[in-house]
Amino acid sequence: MQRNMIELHAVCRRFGAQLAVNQVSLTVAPGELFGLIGHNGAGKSTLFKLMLGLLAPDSGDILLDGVSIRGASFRDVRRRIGYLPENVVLYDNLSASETLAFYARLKGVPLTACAPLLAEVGLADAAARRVGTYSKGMRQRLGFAQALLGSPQLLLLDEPTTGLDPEGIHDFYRIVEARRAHGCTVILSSHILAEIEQRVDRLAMLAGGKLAAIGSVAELSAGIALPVAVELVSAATHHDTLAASLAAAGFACQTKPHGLSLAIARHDKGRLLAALAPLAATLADVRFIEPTLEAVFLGHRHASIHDTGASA
Ligand SMILES: Nc1ncnc2c1ncn2[C@@H]1O[C@H](COP(=O)(O)OP(=O)(O)OP(=O)(O)O)[C@@H](O)[C@H]1O
Repeated sequence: MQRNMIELHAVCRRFGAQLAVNQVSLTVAPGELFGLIGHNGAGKSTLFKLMLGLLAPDSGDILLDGVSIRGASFRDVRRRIGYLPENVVLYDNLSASETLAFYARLKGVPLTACAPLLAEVGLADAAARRVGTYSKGMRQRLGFAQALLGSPQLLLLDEPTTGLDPEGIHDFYRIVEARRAHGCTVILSSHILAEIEQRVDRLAMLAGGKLAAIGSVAELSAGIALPVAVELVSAATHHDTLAASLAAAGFACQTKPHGLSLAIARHDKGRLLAALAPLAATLADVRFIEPTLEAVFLGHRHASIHDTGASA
């Protein structure tokens, strides 16, 4: 069996009375694109720092490519990791070329790698400009180039798309996919599920330092009985007739200014449409609104779903 690129075993980390990471266990397979999602303060950045060995866990263990962060040989593994911190520190008086050369020397990467990387992240034309004149998106691109130095085997990217415009986000994921094509494993965090849910292989949702859920989006959706909201748009003169027909079919609804709204089980969609068919002329629109996983897991749900991923 192929070795996991990352293994977390019941990892805990406190800051004073605050349990920032609470009994987190998960695995990430080589080559996987794995998302960490959670509100502000959920524990995402702390988890990255623990995986890098920058913070020590209070209990539990973390293995990267089979090597414990507590082990003597972890320094060698660290060299194969690219890290983009949430707030990348850049020196305003240096140009992008000088900045990247500085990080390249620190990492022992040949300086010839810098210009192609700046071109890859879309900064070739601004390479000689002082970083102090850069926009937030440009700074983020430069931070990403820094993380890519030395073609790391593992990329840990903390909120990598913060400050990027839609084109920047598109470019970012294109580069991530190119790296993955060469076998790189990528873990990235975000507090916006909508942005990453269609892009990652699997994701973990953190809430209050705990793992609220883990799996592919399809697995997470299938694992919970998500109700579907339905909006029936119609003129006020039809509301009573519609409500009575729905009640007769066993659907409770609420009257709203635009029409009626109700929540139904997914398997009841067909039955609802059948009940509405004779009343089609009274309806201006029928809207099905899918609940977001984010709302379910980060807002209302506290039970956990166990790791069902292939690599588990
Ligand atoms: N160095 C520290 N000292 C004290 N408390 C800390 C420290 N670092 C993190 N925390 C606390 O640990 C919890 C988790 O913080 P963390 O930065 O990991 O969350 P996050 O999910 O990355 O949030 P954000 O999306 O805002 O970056 C928070 O309550 C935070 O206040």
